[in-house]
Amino acid sequence: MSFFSKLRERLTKSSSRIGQGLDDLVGEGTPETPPGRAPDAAQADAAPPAPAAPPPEAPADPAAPTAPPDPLPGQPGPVTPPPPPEPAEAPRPAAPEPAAPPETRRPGLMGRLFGAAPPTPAEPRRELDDAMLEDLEDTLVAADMGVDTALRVTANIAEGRMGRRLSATELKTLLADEITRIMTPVARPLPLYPKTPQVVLVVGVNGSGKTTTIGKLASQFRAAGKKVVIAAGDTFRAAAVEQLQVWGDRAGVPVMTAPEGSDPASLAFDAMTRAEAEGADLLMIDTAGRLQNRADLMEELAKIVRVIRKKDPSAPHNTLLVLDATTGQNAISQVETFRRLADVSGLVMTKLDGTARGGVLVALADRFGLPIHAIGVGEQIDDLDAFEPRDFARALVGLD
Ligand SMILES: Nc1nc2c(ncn2[C@@H]2O[C@H](COP(=O)(O)OP(=O)(O)OP(=O)(O)O)[C@@H](O)[C@H]2O)c(=O)[nH]1
Repeated sequence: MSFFSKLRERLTKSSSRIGQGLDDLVGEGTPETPPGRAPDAAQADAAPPAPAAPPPEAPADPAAPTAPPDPLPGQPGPVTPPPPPEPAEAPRPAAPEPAAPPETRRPGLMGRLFGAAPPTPAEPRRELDDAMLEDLEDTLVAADMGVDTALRVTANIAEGRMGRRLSATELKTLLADEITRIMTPVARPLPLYPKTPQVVLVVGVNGSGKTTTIGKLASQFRAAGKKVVIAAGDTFRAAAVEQLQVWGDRAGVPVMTAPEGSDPASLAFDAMTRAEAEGADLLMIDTAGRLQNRADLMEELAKIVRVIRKKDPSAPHNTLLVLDATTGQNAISQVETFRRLADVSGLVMTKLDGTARGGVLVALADRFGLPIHAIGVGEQIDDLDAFEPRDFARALVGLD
């Protein structure tokens, strides 16, 4: 399954929240579209401002130049405005028939001749004004994009477009473009260096998905022909070590462990020795994630770094922070905390499947600019994908 289809399928909650929010938001505007004037987003972008679009009150005035759409042959006319006194063509049926939606685009000549093209219901539109921008901002904040990012995104969408009438699809497209613009610079795979073993320190709070991510990454690197060693550095939790061993088995990668309660730095040193001796390409070190005692955790991480630097002064080559998307805005404070504890070089966002909080990734990118190396979209070994900004943005806003 392609990345996009998997992501779209799995990001359902996020996209349904934002997508539905945008549909509702535009639906609050006047549901009217002049016939033949349903430009796509690109056209809307290129169109001159307001004059082309009627003011919201226009449809209520039968004398207005933008008359409501002609009915389809055999269909009743719009309910609200009375028909013009002398209809130029297609006289309206005398007797009322079952009501049709007031906005339907008239099919083209060929469509009418061959009856091939069913009428496409035109989307409601809403004039981009301060009230709509405020609604948009609220929708983005509710989707965990954070106030600052929501404000910036909203301002960018507003620029040069005030007064235009936008459909939900156009708004989603504009939003997806903005999100893509923010995310593109941070979408970078985990860099691989010629120096081996490349040491990847994996940090994050308990339960964020560190173990799972290490297993998934190890499996991918192994499939790419890399030799990988894993060190189970959270020596305080026997269950964590066991779980990592399970993932090591799945990935076909050796996992070095140490007795419960022993010094993680000493395990890291031994793992480094083994990785060097075996000519491993990568050494992935799992770490504890207890934030309850930050001083201890900071000392533990600092000690791991000190000892592996005895072997290789340039290590660790990557410090990956694993974040759980379901924690929403909390992910922001986790980045701040872990950046103080360790020299975080990149992020992996897990559990993007089935959460309505995927927007936090946009806030993270906008705020910290840290590379996003991969995203977790499930619990299986192949549920870790490279981060594709455009696909992510479209899936997030609910575009097909
Ligand atoms: N749905 C989903 N679940 C995930 C994903 N990544 C991890 N999980 C689940 O999240 C839970 C915690 O994952 P772990 O990998 O054990 O997290 P950890 O950070 O190592 O946690 P500790 O071992 O407690 O330090 C497990 O049940 C995983 O199956 C993901 O991308 N999607």
